[in-house]
Amino acid sequence: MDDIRFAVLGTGGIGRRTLEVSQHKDGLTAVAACDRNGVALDHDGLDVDELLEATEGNIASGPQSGPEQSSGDEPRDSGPEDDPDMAADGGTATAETADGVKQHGEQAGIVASSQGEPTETPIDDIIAESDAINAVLLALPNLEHDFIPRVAERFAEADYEGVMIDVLKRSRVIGMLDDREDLLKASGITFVCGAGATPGFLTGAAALAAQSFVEVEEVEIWWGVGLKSGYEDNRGTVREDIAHLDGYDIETAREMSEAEIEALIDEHDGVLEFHDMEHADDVLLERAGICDAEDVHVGGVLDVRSDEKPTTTTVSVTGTTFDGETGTNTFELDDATSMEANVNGPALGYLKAGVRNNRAGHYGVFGPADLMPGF
Ligand SMILES: NC(=O)c1ccc[n+]([C@@H]2O[C@H](COP(=O)([O-])OP(=O)(O)OC[C@H]3O[C@@H](n4cnc5c(N)ncnc54)[C@H](O)[C@@H]3O)[C@@H](O)[C@H]2O)c1
Repeated sequence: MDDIRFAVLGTGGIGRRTLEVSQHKDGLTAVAACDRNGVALDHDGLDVDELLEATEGNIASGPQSGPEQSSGDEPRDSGPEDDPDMAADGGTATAETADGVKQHGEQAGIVASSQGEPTETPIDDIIAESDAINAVLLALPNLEHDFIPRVAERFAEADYEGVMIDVLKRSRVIGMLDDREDLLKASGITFVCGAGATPGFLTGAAALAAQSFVEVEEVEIWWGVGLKSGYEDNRGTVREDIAHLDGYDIETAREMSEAEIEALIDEHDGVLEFHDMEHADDVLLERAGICDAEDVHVGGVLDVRSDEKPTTTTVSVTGTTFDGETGTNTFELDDATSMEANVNGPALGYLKAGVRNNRAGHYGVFGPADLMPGF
């Protein structure tokens, strides 16, 4: 575990912080990073500070998945979400948002770094170098459910041997990865899915809290995020969260303009509350044998106008012990810990757990609860 050479796909709000946090962890060397416009590669290690400075307030975010999606040169499943024209819904958007944050156009994102090279095929460019990469962290948008599974498929088809890890949120994506498990195993990929905060860190906490019980009745995950100073950098995540509100879904959220998102946020005075979210904590706990997916409930409160968390993030696991007692074990995050800390610290921790498994020859699809004590 002394040296893990890793790549980050997607250097938006999350991917940039992944690179930053990795500098505080032992044995991690970032050797490749890309966004929809470009790629930075250096097998001796990227200059992360330079890359972060160049992309500060200048991420190539947005709802669409970029030119590779519309090129038609990748394996595709059928279905309306996979329509390349639907995917390429705005690659030539405006240069600046109302707040002056550059999102698209020339020099947006990684190409603003002296290490970044423009490319039409950023992911393929990293796949071409993947023999020398031990782990790939996917911080890509998830507004098309099968985007991340299809990226995994492309690595497998190129015979990549190593770890892939995502921070996706939606329950239904896990099944799409499971459908590809044979292909991933044949290639030698250890895929760790849903390994951000929720799902991810909090799913793992629930798996640990469940160990007191022989029967788990309910898992309640309630998160609080205060995003004032991180709002500009996390518009991609906010857009995806909006898809969980009543009256919205992933298609409507993807089609919303920045102005429409601002208007919605204004209507709610900057505070959005979510209930019964489709977060993969449910299927990830079920596939680890801890409880039924229907007994897992995820909700939370997002405040984009304050850095204070609007509510404390908690995981409560209620169950019955072997000797007949009913109890609730609760795991609580300190309000001082930010969303970025709680996504990226655990994601890189799970990446290391993935590498341990990969080096031991354990291939296939693993959830965060599979990497905790068994139930
Ligand atoms: N599990 C969790 O706790 C958690 C928390 C926050 C965010 N997330 C997830 O993290 C993901 C990233 O969120 P974000 O806020 O960083 O989004 P973002 O929009 O800021 O960043 C996405 C990045 O992906 C790049 N990208 C898009 N299409 C691409 C393509 N075809 N090829 C290469 N790069 C491409 C963009 O250029 C951008 O750099 C989302 O899916 C979000 O749901 C998970």
